[in-house]
Amino acid sequence: MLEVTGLVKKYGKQNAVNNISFSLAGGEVVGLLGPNGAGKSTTMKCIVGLLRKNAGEIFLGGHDHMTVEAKKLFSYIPETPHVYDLLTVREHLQFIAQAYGVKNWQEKAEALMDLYELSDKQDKLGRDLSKGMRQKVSICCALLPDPQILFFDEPMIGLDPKAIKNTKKVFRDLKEQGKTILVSTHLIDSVETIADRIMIMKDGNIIGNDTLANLKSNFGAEGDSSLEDLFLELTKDE
Ligand SMILES: Nc1ncnc2c1ncn2[C@@H]1O[C@H](COP(=O)(O)OP(=O)(O)OP(=O)(O)O)[C@@H](O)[C@H]1O
Repeated sequence: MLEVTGLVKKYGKQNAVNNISFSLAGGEVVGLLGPNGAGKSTTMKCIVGLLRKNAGEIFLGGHDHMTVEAKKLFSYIPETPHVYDLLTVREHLQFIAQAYGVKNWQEKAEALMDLYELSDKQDKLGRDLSKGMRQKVSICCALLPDPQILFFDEPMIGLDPKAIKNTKKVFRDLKEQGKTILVSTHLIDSVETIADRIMIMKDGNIIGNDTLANLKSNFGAEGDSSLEDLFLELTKDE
């Protein structure tokens, strides 16, 4: 469903992403972990076409990632939510519904606003929303078109505990529906139980990419060690 080959992204002379290759099969849920500055957001932004890559190929569902066919397949939740100042919460959902041709969008939008406790804020303008509310709007907008692939960049940031719990449930539901998900997070426990595979980046490179069980055995971790222990061991500076 996603094929990334030889992806390089430089900012000036600095390599933020250093010739990485990986793929996600349909229905796979992959947790993307890494310390600050590892290159996670840059990788996602290159995949969704927000940043121009310096080298490499990216295919989504067999289509080059910059084609309309590829763009129809995915939603992206950026690490910093962008909302339109002069659209209300409801109008954001209406805009997405019209752009993606979502049928019965009102019903779906009501359910999403209900889940994220936005129903009583549906007439508030984007500019008047708190950071957490913007993040909730961003997640609702991403879920509304029911995409095959979802890219979540730090989705839990700014969310209150109830919304974090709901989002974990959303992940489980999406996985059950066979969606393909790449989620970057520092909240390791939020992906530990649902991720089929964990990908760990450091300094623009992928330093681990396997099931949790295989990562543990490859790196000689103790049987009862957590993903967090493994992550800290793998990413520690020499
Ligand atoms: N717009 C930019 N201009 C220059 N350098 C950048 C820019 N954005 C990111 N970088 C650099 O690229 C590298 C990778 O950053 P990136 O944001 O992809 O990391 P990340 O793994 O998502 O980090 P975090 O966990 O802090 O969000 C870092 O060294 C960062 O300083």
